[in-house]
Amino acid sequence: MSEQKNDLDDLRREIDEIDDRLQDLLILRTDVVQRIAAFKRGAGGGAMRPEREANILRRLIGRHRGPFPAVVVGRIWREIIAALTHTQAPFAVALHSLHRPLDHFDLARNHFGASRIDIYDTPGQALRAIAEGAGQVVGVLPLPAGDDEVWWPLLAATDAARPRIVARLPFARDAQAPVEGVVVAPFEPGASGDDAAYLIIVTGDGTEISRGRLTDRLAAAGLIGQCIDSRQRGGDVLHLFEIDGALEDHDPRLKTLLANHGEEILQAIVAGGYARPIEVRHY
Ligand SMILES: O=C(O)C(=O)C[C@]1(C(=O)O)C=C[C@@H](O)C=C1
Repeated sequence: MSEQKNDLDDLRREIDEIDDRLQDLLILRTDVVQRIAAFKRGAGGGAMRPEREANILRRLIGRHRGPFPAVVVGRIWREIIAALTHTQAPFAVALHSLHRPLDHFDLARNHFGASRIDIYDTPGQALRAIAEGAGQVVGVLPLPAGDDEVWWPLLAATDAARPRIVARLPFARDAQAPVEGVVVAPFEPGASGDDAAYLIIVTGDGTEISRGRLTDRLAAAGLIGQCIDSRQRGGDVLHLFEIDGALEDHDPRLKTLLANHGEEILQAIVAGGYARPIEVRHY
């Protein structure tokens, strides 16, 4: 009995040592992030880099082994990354979801850890908070063109600081994830190497053009994707396309598209994009 007790005490001492090491490593990681922050301040741009965050999780979940659940590895690193983003530049999360507010709240909490989450009654209010938040507000909204309200036409602005989609949630997704959503932020997302982009194509009232023809026009310009929703806005029609790969505002393919089809296509507005999520098994 007392031998067993000794074994148990030894094992718990071992756990304490491991916990100390984990915590020391967290402190060390925090120091390195402060050095990264100094670099980034010199180069301009904000603290949050969704494409880098995606690749950290892809790499760690890819190398994971043993009975500790990979989905929890994802949650732990999300907490670490969110906390270390706050150490560089504090931010709040503007959340809006009409139909599944609790599920979307979970998405926001799981992705942004202990961040403050403010709930907005309408998507317009959430987007305004992001646009007017001086880089200190990001949003979580339902997937554009999902079952929730139609809010994506609000992304059809053109100023450089406009809110855009920068990530898709949950990033490390298990089969039990009840909803998906997106992160909206006032900066252009970078490319992670495995991405999709949202592109809003504006056509004029008088121009009758089918989604199929539009999809072909885009493909001819090198933009491969599909139209996932279309909405009337005043005299115009807005079409939301999901495109393979990352897309920047100044992508030459957009110039080609407008040069070849300027009569039919009035505007091509990049509404952001996301690193493609990865699948993980639940417990
Ligand atoms: O690599 C960076 O740019 C960091 O700021 C570090 C870090 C991280 O914790 O690893 C934190 C925030 C960024 O969104 C991405 C990654």
